[in-house]
Amino acid sequence: MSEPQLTADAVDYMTDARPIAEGSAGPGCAKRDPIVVADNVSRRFGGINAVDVEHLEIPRHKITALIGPNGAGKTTLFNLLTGFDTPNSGTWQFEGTNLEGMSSYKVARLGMVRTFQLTKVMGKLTVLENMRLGASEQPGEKLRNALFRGIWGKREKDITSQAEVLLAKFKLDTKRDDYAASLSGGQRKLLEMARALMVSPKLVMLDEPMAGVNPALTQSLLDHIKNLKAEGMTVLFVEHDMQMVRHIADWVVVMAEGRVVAEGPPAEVMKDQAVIDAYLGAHHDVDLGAAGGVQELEEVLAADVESVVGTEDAGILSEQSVLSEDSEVLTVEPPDDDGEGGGRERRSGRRATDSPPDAVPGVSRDAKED
Ligand SMILES: Nc1ncnc2c1ncn2[C@@H]1O[C@H](COP(=O)(O)OP(=O)(O)OP(=O)(O)O)[C@@H](O)[C@H]1O
Repeated sequence: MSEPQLTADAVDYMTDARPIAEGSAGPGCAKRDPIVVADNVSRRFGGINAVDVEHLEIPRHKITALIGPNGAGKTTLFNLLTGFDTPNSGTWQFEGTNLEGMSSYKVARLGMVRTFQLTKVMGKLTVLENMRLGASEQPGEKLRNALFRGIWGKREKDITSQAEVLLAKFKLDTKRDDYAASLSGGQRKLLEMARALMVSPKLVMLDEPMAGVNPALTQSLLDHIKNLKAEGMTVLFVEHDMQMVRHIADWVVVMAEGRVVAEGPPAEVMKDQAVIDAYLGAHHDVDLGAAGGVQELEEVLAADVESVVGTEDAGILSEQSVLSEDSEVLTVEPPDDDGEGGGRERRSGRRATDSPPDAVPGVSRDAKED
């Protein structure tokens, strides 16, 4: 596979200033060119309505951020749309194809792939083997391929060379023969993103791509996400860091208590009262969209010992946030050495002054950078 080049069309994706919504922005608003359309998708866990989305459209060729406080239903919605969970009700289409009841691997083959909050790379496989697993059609998967060695061998080579191109792009080529378990948290995120691209997807869904990523890799991850759009892909990502959302998102969808409570361009959404209510509770006076708004919010919340928004648990704030004294810190144990286990949450009362350098707000929802 050759390195994708920026075409005239691709440049258009980066500069296309046509309106994203058909009419005015707002919860469930129609898009000019939706790639995903969902209707009445709901999922209950016991008495909790984890997801209760009346109507949602994801705009094609754009970067959409899905934000909302902890427990808003973002990950559950990802799971439902990609076939990793089954809703209690609802229908949804990807490029006009109904996905109801479709298994996750078939959804991926259609071109809708996702990554996980806690990465799911296979620690006991090498980096290259992980990449090869991401390929849509494995040699030998079909009997005819197994019978015709020529076809099989050619496909093997194609998959390997496609993997090598992507590994080079994500600067993981020197790690190609290392076990994935030896990678840092950030490198695993990169590997998971690279592996998702093995099926040449049209829609890439990233669940907290920045969580647990060392600041040294943050810029690289941001660039990769922007490149996905430049290459014609649509991106939907869950993120808690508002700075990042403002930096790369074209459109923001806000969830609270399972519902979509606001939608629009980042600067507008962050001034929306429903968003401020969902995130801030009593702190209505701070404008997240204004320059310095987040900074102001950090200061307000740091001074408020009852607020959980300023702790890394709620995660709305960027890394520079200051923990209030005695803030409760949520950490997640790193995955087991096979990369599959771990992820157990552990709460501890920790004073801001005790925090180790890696226990910064906004990076707590995943394994820390090794
Ligand atoms: N498997 C499950 N069993 C029971 N309850 C669940 C399950 N998965 C999610 N929930 C509940 O559903 C609600 C939505 O959870 P979800 O993880 O989707 O929220 P989220 O917005 O992704 O939160 P976060 O930002 O913390 O990841 C929460 O109340 C959560 O406790």
